[in-house]
Amino acid sequence: MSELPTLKDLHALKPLQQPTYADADEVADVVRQLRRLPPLVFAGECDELRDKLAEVSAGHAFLLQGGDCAETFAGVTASNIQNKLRTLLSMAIVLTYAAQVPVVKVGRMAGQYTKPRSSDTETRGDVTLPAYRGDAVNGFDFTEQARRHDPQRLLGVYNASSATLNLVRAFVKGGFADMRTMHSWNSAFVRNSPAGVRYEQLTAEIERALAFIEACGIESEQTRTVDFYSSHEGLSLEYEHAMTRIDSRTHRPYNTSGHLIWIGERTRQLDGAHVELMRHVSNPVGIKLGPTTTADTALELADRIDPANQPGRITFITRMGAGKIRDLLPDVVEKVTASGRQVAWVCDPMHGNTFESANGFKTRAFSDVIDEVNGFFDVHDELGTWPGGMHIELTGDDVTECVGGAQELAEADLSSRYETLCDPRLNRNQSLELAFQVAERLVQSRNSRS
Ligand SMILES: O=C[C@H](O)[C@H](O)COP(=O)(O)O
Ligand SMILES: C=C(OP(=O)(O)O)C(=O)O
Ligand SMILES: [Mn+2]
Repeated sequence: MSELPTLKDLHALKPLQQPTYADADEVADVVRQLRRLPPLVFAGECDELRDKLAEVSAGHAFLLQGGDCAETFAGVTASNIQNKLRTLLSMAIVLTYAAQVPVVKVGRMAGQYTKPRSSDTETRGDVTLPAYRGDAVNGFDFTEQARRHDPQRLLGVYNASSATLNLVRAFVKGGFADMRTMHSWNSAFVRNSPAGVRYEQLTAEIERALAFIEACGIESEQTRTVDFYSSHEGLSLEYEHAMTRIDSRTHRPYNTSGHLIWIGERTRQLDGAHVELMRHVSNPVGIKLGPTTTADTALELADRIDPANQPGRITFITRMGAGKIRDLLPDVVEKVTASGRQVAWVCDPMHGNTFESANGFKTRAFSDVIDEVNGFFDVHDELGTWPGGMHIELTGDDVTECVGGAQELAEADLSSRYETLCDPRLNRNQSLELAFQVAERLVQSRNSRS
């Protein structure tokens, strides 16, 4: 692996989806400040996650990765973080119990503040302003002042990520994730829904089994804490580069802003700056693969980012769209598998299924999400490869952003609690419902392999 490129080297590659900062000296000063700040995660933790993802790629574990499309600074509150974590942990329980495979839990949390956009600008009426690019770059308010690209916000990302991760670490190791309390992870608004009722039954069953195990005097430390990892799209070159440090154990660069960093669909050019940076860091790397991806592109990306074919290094997150996945995914999976590569295959059933509702909301249909998930399982079952995980935009709250699901959210309902600043997320109910559906497919896949 050649030396870590400098920020200047990366900018020479003409990176896409970057902010346009007015004052280069101010940016350099922020980057200097970031470089001095302590790491948010440790290299050893990234290695641990890579080992777990190696298990995913070998077909022995399943990845659950989820959280907001765009975290916000205002969203760094105890209840918001707790609700998201509870949703993810509940989903993981459903998946683990049904499929009887370990579930690797990764949040789109503690760093997901930078957004690629289809357009650089947004127009409302006769006013056109820079598009919102995530709290890392500018503010959501539709004013010139808020939409200015402000490098100081990168320090805000560090602080918000640090506060989030601190609470997450306390929650998952300090008793909150104790399986004996999983009953209470179901919140009032979920409890009476069909998925909520199923969850109650399932947790009652597990709790009885745990009580039995305890009564037998069997130690169950593993049931009291959870391993939870952070992830985000590594889009801001300034931030990601400044947070990349040389690990004193291995003398290799690690991006210490999150455990897993992924490269987005819009910035995965083979000779682009994002691939160039990520190929030099030792974290596990996710790569989004949209509907234009050919098998050759996937293979070239894998060769560039993971020349050593290290298990757990690469997670391919496919987001083809419900109507396309059955046609497009087989060739990619088949050729990558035939090349001898072992990668984790993960389904993002969100980003290929976005549309605008008749009443003007960016939304997704729960039925499309389920359809893409089913297509993903169909393809892998057919090829005999392992459907390794799910990548979901979700929230722990009772929002109305995606239509459908057991509550039959209609387009007319979207306006009541549409809170996302970017893409529509599954709400708590829809997330749990999805987990039950995925669990059923996972059982089938596991059975068909054994
Ligand atoms: O989260 C993903 C992208 O940022 C988002 O889908 C792009 O959305 P846009 O088309 O509204 O810019
Ligand atoms: C921007 C995103 O996805 P993609 O790169 O797949 O479009 C995202 O995950 O929010
Ligand atoms: Mn998104």
